[in-house]
Amino acid sequence: MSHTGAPAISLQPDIAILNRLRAIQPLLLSLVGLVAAVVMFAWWFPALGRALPDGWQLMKFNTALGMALCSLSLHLSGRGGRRRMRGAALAALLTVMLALSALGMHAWGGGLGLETLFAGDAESSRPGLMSLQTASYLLLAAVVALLIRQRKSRFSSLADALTGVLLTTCLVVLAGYVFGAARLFGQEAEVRTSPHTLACMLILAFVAVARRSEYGYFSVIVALGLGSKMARMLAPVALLLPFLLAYIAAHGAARGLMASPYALALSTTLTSLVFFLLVVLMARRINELENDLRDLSLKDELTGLFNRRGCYLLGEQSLRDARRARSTLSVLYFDLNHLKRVNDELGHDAGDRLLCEMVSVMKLGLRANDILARLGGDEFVAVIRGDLHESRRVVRRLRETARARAANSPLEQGVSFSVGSAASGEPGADTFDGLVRLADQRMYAQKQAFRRGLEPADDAAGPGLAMNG
Ligand SMILES: Nc1nc2c(ncn2[C@@H]2O[C@H](COP(=O)(O)OP(=O)(O)OP(=O)(O)O)[C@@H](O)[C@H]2O)c(=O)[nH]1
Repeated sequence: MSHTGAPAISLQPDIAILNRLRAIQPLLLSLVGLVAAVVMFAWWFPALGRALPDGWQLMKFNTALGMALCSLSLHLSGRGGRRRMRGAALAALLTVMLALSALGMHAWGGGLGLETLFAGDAESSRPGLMSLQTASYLLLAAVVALLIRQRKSRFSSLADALTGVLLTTCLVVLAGYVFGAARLFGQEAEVRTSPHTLACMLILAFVAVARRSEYGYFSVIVALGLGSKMARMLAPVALLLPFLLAYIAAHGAARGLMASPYALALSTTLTSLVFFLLVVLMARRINELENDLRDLSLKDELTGLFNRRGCYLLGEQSLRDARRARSTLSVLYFDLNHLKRVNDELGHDAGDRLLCEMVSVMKLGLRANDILARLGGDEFVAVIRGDLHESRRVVRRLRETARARAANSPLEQGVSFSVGSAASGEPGADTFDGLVRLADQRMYAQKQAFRRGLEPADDAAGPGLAMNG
């Protein structure tokens, strides 16, 4: 949270993504409703069943009803209204009862009497009974649907945790399906999850995650921050790529293209490699971000020089180094002349150009390892190795450079500034801040003289220097 109490900008949701997710949900839920309705009608009307592709019967009537109710519940809870919310809760509760009934039947051979509402598949070992994994999934999905709009408190965390478990269940069932592990959850092969049931499961889990991203922990997926953008980009890769690689390996082995241990070794190596690349990618991006943040906090945007914070950070370190090396450090404090006039008469852009021209003059006249900073407005600082004689030489060089480059300045006579300098070891310059203050005072004295129309010689009036071009 920022000090204003509002969430930091990077944690705020990306409205465009939220809107896209909201727009797609009714479509997806209708698709689940349609599949469920077709299957339910096919159980009722055998003629319709015969017209459907083989395998539709793998979705039991109760499963189809549970999916339809779950999708209805998520649909109704999507938007306001107490009546809609009551309808959503009722649909979710009915799903809970259907699922509990089936689970009871699997666990101890007796349910709530709802476990086989339409047992048209008499030849199956358990006619009309949904599989254990489907019943577990529907129970979870229904509870998530009941809690889907929880914003605060423990219930919001519970809703997020259960959504995570729901997603995990989907992945387990998907893995069971892709790799033919029909006995996952201890099931017989004939009560395995059908592709259309799996599709409905994945869609409902996706909608649950999308909905939770508006309220709880999953909001990280839709936030504006760079981390969220990265998550949106990498999550599909992280979730699906291991499946794809393992699937290719398993099928390669099944078709005799490669012995099974080799296929396993290859897919594991590729998966490790891909995840390693993802980690490297993330590390690079985070480092770049850290660099940008450091630049933002230590540098001045207009000129690219260090700002006050950067100047003090490096200046204090340089002063410590200079003391250890028994050398002298000097600070030159510059104040541009006429910036206000240039702003007023020629515009703010011309004022900015004058500031940038000052930076060019400083860069040309100073060494690459000198510290250059803009403390704010039209005030600049240079931290150099050397005493006050060296400072004077630097100022003379800068003045010449400024005159030589007059054509680049919005002012006819070129960039013009007042400057004061102070060297370590002088009284009152024990600390870096002391050095800056002393140089500033001397600059100010010279500025006053300049305003009175005086033009002091480089070494007149002690260490303070002023020049106007
Ligand atoms: N264009 C521009 N102007 C700025 C920027 N930062 C501060 N200023 C303006 O710079 C002016 C600085 O004020 P002064 O120090 O009185 O300006 P000056 O004309 O140089 O006055 P003297 O120092 O007496 O010569 C103010 O008008 C500020 O609004 C900036 O980033 N760009």
